[in-house]
Amino acid sequence: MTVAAKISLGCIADDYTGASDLANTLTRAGLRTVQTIGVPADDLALPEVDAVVVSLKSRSIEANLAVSRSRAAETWLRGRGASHVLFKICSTFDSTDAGNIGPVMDALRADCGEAAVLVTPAFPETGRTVYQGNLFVGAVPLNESPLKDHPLNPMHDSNLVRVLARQSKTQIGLVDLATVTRGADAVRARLAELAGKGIGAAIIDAVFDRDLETIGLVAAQHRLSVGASGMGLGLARALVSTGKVTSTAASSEAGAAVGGPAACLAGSCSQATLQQIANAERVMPVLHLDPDRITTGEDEAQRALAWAKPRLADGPVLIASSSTPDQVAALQARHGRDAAGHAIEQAMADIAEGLVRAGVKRLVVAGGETSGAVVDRLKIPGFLVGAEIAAGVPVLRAVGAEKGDMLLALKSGNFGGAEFFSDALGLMR
Ligand SMILES: Nc1ncnc2c1ncn2[C@@H]1O[C@H](COP(=O)(O)OP(=O)(O)O)[C@@H](O)[C@H]1O
Ligand SMILES: O=C(O)[C@@H](O)C(=O)COP(=O)(O)O
Repeated sequence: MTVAAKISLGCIADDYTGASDLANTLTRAGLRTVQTIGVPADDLALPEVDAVVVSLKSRSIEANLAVSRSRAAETWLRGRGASHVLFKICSTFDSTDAGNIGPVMDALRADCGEAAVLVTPAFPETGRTVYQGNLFVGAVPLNESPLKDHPLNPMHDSNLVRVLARQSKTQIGLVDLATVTRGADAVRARLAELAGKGIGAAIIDAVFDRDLETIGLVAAQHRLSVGASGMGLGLARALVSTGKVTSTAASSEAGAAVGGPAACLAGSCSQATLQQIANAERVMPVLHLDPDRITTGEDEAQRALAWAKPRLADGPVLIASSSTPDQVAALQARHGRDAAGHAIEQAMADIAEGLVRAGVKRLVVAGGETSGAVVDRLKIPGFLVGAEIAAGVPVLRAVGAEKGDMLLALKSGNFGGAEFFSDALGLMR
């Protein structure tokens, strides 16, 4: 990859929607940013940038694989001059007691020799705030939010000091909001105190963007941080305010129209996506896949493509596997959680491949794992960031893709307004 100058910020994202969310935040804060899929090949030509977000699909894989892939990404980023690396996790801390946030953090920390790592999933713009180490999603604690029903990593504990301690080899401390409110020096002092006690990482409270700005000023002087887009916001603002980044991100190339047929795929079963699908039924044809047939090996993808192709000339279509929490639990009881998730993701990838072969140039995908499967199948090596559709979801322009110019939107299941699918297509011309 051609990154002429040294990059100011290196990021490793544990899924593709999370990566585009972060790339969006960094771009809006003024950093010229590119999102790559995996560690880029040497011959991938990309523009000069301030930040690179390497997207991995490592959130729900075995912890040791997540560690080795994250380490490879870190080596690449440090090799391009990144003195700070942000490990981007989900703003709802999606993980299980087996990992992968703790194991990856431990490995990256050991590699760069960081004494104590700051960790926060706070992202106030999307309602994720952290107080006394407890994560809130909107008005409710994480364990009472829809994340308690996530198909792959249901979240049952809102206390992140406890959650991370179950995953990590180091002790986990807390930097509370009172300390953050006193400013960067107070945070530095607290972090030094924790490090002095041998505590290797701390959940840090944040409720407003100004808290993240304070956190960013401290984190930017360290080698490693762990967080969601809010941590990215803090770091980006620190890099700009201290003059380490002087560019202004604005990629007109990322916004240019591509035309051609459009389609949407939904594999997220989140409450927000279920509502968005219901609303889309009013404005575009919607096909609901049969998850049982997919999991038992029937060719639902061919049925979906036969349904979609004749409709594409008339406007966008939406194909969804999404079900309610009760239906998801019943399917998983019949077939197993991982087998069901994997089969459905692969069916979505088959459908995406068929749609692109049929000429689709604009594709909206809802769901992090689903987006990972689709983007991998389409063999897209990277993205430039275009207009913001909703908080955390930009229009993406594929770079270096075999199929040429394409626009995509990769939506985290929980993000976006009620009319997300039409909002997205409205900006993807
Ligand atoms: N009807 C269904 N029943 C069970 N699992 C499903 C169903 N539809 C999709 N899935 C799986 O649920 C997971 C959703 O995760 P993901 O795509 O990351 O969405 P989100 O962004 O909401 O986390 C995927 O593994 C997907 O294949
Ligand atoms: O931080 C976030 O919430 C998102 O960027 C994210 O990672 C979402 O993951 P999925 O819900 O699995 O798409």
